[in-house]
Amino acid sequence: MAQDEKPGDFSSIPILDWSLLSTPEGKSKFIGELQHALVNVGFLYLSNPPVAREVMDKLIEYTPRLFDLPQEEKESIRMTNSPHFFGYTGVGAEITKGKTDQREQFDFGTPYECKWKPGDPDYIKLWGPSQVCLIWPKEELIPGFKDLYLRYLAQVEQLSNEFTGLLAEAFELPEDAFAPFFSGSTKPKPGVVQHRTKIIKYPARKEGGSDQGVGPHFDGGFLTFLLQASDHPGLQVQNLTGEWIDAPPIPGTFVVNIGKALENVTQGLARATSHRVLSPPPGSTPRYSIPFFQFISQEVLLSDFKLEFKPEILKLKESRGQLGVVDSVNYAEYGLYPAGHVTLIGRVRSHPDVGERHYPDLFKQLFPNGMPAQGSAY
Ligand SMILES: O=C(O)CCC(=O)C(=O)O
Ligand SMILES: [Fe+2]
Repeated sequence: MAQDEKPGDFSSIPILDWSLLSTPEGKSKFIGELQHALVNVGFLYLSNPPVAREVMDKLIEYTPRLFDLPQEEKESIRMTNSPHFFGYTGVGAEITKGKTDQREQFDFGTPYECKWKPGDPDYIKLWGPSQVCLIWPKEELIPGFKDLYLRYLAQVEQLSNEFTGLLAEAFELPEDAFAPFFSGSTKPKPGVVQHRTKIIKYPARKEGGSDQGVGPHFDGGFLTFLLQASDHPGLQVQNLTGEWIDAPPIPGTFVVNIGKALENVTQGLARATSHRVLSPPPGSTPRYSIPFFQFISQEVLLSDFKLEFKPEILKLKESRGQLGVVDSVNYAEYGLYPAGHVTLIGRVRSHPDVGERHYPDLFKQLFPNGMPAQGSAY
């Protein structure tokens, strides 16, 4: 790093080795590196993660097969059927920052029973089962996929819970500091919070066509655990000066990044970092990826909680440098509404067709002039 460069002007993404956690010396090294990654970069690679390599590799093998299902089968589980925004979305149906994303995807969630009843706020309806037949492709068309994916999700969920404890250590907070965001439990139990996940295909760019795989954005939730499921580069991360830094796939690793909810509750200490995906070049095979988005309790109003950081920890924010202009839309609503409502706003903006069908009142508020030709989305 040149002398006048700030830590936030990173030019590569740090790699943290989960296996360091098995010894006390290793763990303190990991926690130090984690603190740097959280404050200055907002992204890290996690090597040797506690998710079975065999399960990760099998899921990667399944991925192209999922997109090769007959179009009719994919349409039968399309997202517009689902109040939970689960299911299939074809290329061109999603919008980020007013421009169409060139990606095809299936959205799923960790197992959860919908708790919504008449009179409850709409956002309670956002969480619900993704294991009903309307969402999963037929078993006989892709045998073993659902079972394998659920095993994978259970392991990543466990990892995300353990990671939450490490965050508290990295910020020198009490072990249970993040408990209020997960219904009072330091290590949230499966089924308490619903996490979201997608399987994404980025087709090659057409000659002269758009290369926006997904436009610049912040993730909205707490932490994201991304499995890059092909060997294409394309994911890029924006540093403090606004420069785009490549985050190419590294086999056997997760890319972990910070969402706006975590940034908000840490008073900006943990950086949510703007990122995007460029489509593969014309003629190339598609790029695939599988993000897991960790969420927090729907009822939590983030402005009600103030974590008490030591002054020397808060100072880390000053030394990283000033946040420059980024290309992503912000999540300013976290100060105003419960977290679940903020997520719902983001979902309706990204998928206005699903919003119009299942959340007509909110749709009208967000799009008073009706369905956007090209909406303003997250
Ligand atoms: O596909 C990727 O590598 C990243 C996807 C992403 O950033 C997202 O869906 O939020
Ligand atoms: Fe993202």
